[in-house]
Amino acid sequence: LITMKNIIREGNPTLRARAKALTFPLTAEQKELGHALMEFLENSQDPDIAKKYQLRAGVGLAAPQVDQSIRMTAVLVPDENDQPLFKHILVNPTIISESVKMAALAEGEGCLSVDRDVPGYVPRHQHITLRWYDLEGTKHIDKLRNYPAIVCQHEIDHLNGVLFFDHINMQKPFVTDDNTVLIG
Ligand SMILES: O=C(O)C[C@@H](Cc1ccccc1)[C@H](O)SCc1ccccc1
Ligand code: NI
Repeated sequence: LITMKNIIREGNPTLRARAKALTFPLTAEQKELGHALMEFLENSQDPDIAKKYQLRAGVGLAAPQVDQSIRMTAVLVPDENDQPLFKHILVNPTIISESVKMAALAEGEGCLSVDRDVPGYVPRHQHITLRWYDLEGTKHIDKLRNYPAIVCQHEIDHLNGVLFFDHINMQKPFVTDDNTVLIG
């Protein structure tokens, strides 16, 4: 069971490393890790379990955040009715195309590995085409936009040693004109 004590924080070099690509077939341990990452997200979004284990809510959790520098992340993005909008364990995810148009969460971003609030809009691509492999090695290609696209960009950043505040530019604040949108 992954809890907050398993999640490494800012300052741990693993968060700034480029994670290693996985080869198939995955080992049993790698598959177990994938399921454990998803289980954390499910637990963190359940008020009773989150309270019991003191979990911060999460819509994504990347393997480097539990000190495993491999290219695997779980994402569990709920819709407004708390139904899963995009729920997958992504292995070797790659953004194969991205829109010129940018978007940002209106409330900014946070991170389970960052124990401080960092204000500011985090500019992300509004639309992405994501290529990823599931735990069995089957290839998937998904076109995402808005919230699920933002979450996947935040998680793939973790596989490349990038943290959300690296994208915040206080000198050039993100403005909503025809080329940008705010979400949420
Ligand atoms: O640290 C993480 O990677 C998990 C983040 C993912 C995230 C994605 C996009 C924008 C912000 C954060 C956590 O989910 S942060 C907590 C959270 C929970 C619900 C909704 C938004 C953010
Ligand atoms: Ni994060």
